[in-house]
Amino acid sequence: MADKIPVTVLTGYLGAGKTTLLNRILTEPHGQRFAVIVNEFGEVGIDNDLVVGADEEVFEMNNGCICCTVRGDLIRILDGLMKRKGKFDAIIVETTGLADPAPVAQTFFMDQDVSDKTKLDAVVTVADAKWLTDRLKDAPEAKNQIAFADVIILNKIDLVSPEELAEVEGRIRAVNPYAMLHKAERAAVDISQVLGRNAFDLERVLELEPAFLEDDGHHHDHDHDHACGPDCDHDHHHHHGGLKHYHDEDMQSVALTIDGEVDPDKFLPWVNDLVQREGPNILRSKGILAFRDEPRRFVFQGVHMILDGDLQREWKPGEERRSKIVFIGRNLDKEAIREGFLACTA
Ligand SMILES: Nc1nc2c(ncn2[C@@H]2O[C@H](COP(=O)(O)OP(=O)(O)OP(=O)(O)O)[C@@H](O)[C@H]2O)c(=O)[nH]1
Repeated sequence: MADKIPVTVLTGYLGAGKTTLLNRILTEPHGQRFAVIVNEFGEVGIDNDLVVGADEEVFEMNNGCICCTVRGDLIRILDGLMKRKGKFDAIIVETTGLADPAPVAQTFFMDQDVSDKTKLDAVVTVADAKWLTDRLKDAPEAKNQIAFADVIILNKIDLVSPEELAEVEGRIRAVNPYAMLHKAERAAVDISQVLGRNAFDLERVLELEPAFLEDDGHHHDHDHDHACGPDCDHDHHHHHGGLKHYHDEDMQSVALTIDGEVDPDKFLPWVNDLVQREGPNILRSKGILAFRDEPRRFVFQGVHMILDGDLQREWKPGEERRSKIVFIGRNLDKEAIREGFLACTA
């Protein structure tokens, strides 16, 4: 029992601040070695490139949403990690913003090999103080992420008034009165509040989801294409241990790559204009770009119409200068976005 490796599952809706928190954990002088598993939405890996830290090993899972591929990729990666036990002290799993944390957490109880060697330490949910109130109304994933949390980081408090903060806190407490709650800006929390909590509470989860430990619930209530996108090869009839598995049907991702440079004078006006016009529909945008004649990588990301971008580290020798962008949202005009982006080619 004692030497089971603790696993922290990091969730939170799109753009809430999961990567910000992860980077904080990885850069703080904690003397621990982590293995990090990052699951992304969309076939172009970007989050992995945004995670700092030289020593950590980062494993990407791009072929679908973690809550769907949970019996496959996640177990395989964990099994692989277990074979190299001793090389790290803890595992952190960062899920996509659209993942349902329940089937992810379930893996640590249902799969024998995994549960023999690991223990779920806590489900940590990062919540966006500005947008969570809205998302609790329209995104069932956001609600599940709050409901399943052992620790909640209420992030981006700089963007709201004290009244709004009190409102969103009340909404969180209505869904989950038990979790530890920390308010933060840029996910600045003491990492001892996040890791090594020994907080995952099976009793409480069984109250929430009596079928949590049953493996044949067949309650999976949809079989349509969902947010994992056309490339997700999971079985939509697959059941997740009797848990209702929520996904937003009209959520899509558009991921595009140009095998080369883009012209900043074309790209910047185009992307700014796009998020201004489509901001309400675009939940998340990210990109890493090779600007013409620029030795550094331009990295941008945004939530709705707010974009954040700057020149970061230099392209490494031998690293391919490619430009990739990802948009996640509703009713996105993929073709128009594709044409617009390709027109920015340098
Ligand atoms: N104003 C403000 N911005 C923040 C704060 N924390 C993070 N951000 C910004 O919010 C954006 C999203 O942060 P990320 O950490 O990438 O969010 P995420 O949850 O990993 O996003 P996904 O992986 O796409 O779901 C970035 O542009 C951050 O710089 C905060 O406390 N205040």
